[in-house]
Amino acid sequence: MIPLLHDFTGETVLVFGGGPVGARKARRFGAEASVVVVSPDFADRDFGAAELVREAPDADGVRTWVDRTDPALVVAATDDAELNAVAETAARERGALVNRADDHGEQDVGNVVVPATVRSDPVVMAVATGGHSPALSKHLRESFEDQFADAGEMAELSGKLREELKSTDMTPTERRDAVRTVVRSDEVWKALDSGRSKARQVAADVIGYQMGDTS
Ligand SMILES: C[C@@]1(CC(=O)O)C2=NC(=C\c3[nH]c(c(CCC(=O)O)c3CC(=O)O)Cc3[nH]c(c(CC(=O)O)c3CCC(=O)O)/C=C3\N/C(=C\2)[C@@H](CCC(=O)O)[C@]3(C)CC(=O)O)/[C@H]1CCC(=O)O
Ligand SMILES: NC(=O)c1ccc[n+]([C@@H]2O[C@H](COP(=O)([O-])OP(=O)(O)OC[C@H]3O[C@@H](n4cnc5c(N)ncnc54)[C@H](O)[C@@H]3O)[C@@H](O)[C@H]2O)c1
Repeated sequence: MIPLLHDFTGETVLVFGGGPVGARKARRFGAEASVVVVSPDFADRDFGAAELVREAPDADGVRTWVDRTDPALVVAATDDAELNAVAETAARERGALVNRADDHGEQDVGNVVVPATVRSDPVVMAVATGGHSPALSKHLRESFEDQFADAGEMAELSGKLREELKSTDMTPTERRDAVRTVVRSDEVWKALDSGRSKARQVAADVIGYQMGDTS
């Protein structure tokens, strides 16, 4: 399986199953999409801003919900494997992506897997284990979290610097080396803790660049 990033803004994600797993997926996708969760009952968990529909659909009901909501993604997270299989087929017939929460490893062709995710916007890192050990995905995500705290700031700083350097007489190779030097510099990473303008100064210093006043 090959990881890709998908923008769910303006899309609907339809979740079947209101257990802890349905709740986790609802929170995850609710950060971007409108989420509808269909289930006869709901665990005492945070479902984010999802719309909760109290219903126990049969196979026809599942297809009706898929038609009605026209989702970009269907998450099959009930404890009923047969029903999850119906949701999978219905999603596929409508051209939607499908995530089977009760399946592992190499899911059926076209299915998507939800990775453990570390985020420091705009930077994102995703971990998966080919379904072998979701617990390991979670552990690795937790162990990267501290290290990732300033990654978003670093991305913004080095991105701006890259733009600025484009208007100098540096060659593309020199520019690439300069940006690489900045993102690898312990001094710049440390300076990120002291604020953006300090980090910008340190970044300019480590590559010997004369800053204009664009802050
Ligand atoms: C990463 C994460 C994302 C998320 O869901 O948000 C995620 N599972 C997480 C946690 C977790 N899941 C499970 C445990 C208990 C410990 C354990 O069994 O390991 C824990 C840990 C815990 O709860 O502490 C049990 C489990 N998971 C699946 C099955 C079905 C099966 O294996 O057949 C079963 C057995 C159910 C049973 O026994 O009945 C299936 C999938 N789970 C996946 C993702 C996909 C593969 C990702 C990969 O390749 O690693 C995949 C294939 C499908 C999917 O869901 O997309 C999230 C951590 C989020 C975070 O905190 O960062
Ligand atoms: N992907 C993962 O991370 C992960 C982790 C643990 C378990 N699982 C798997 O995912 C499934 C869900 O996990 P859980 O812990 O949330 O289970 P759960 O049993 O707590 O919740 C299942 C939910 O599905 C609902 N449901 C039952 N019939 C339904 C229907 N016809 N339509 C809609 N909803 C229906 C139930 O009422 C319940 O709310 C488990 O069966 C397990 O196989 C996946």
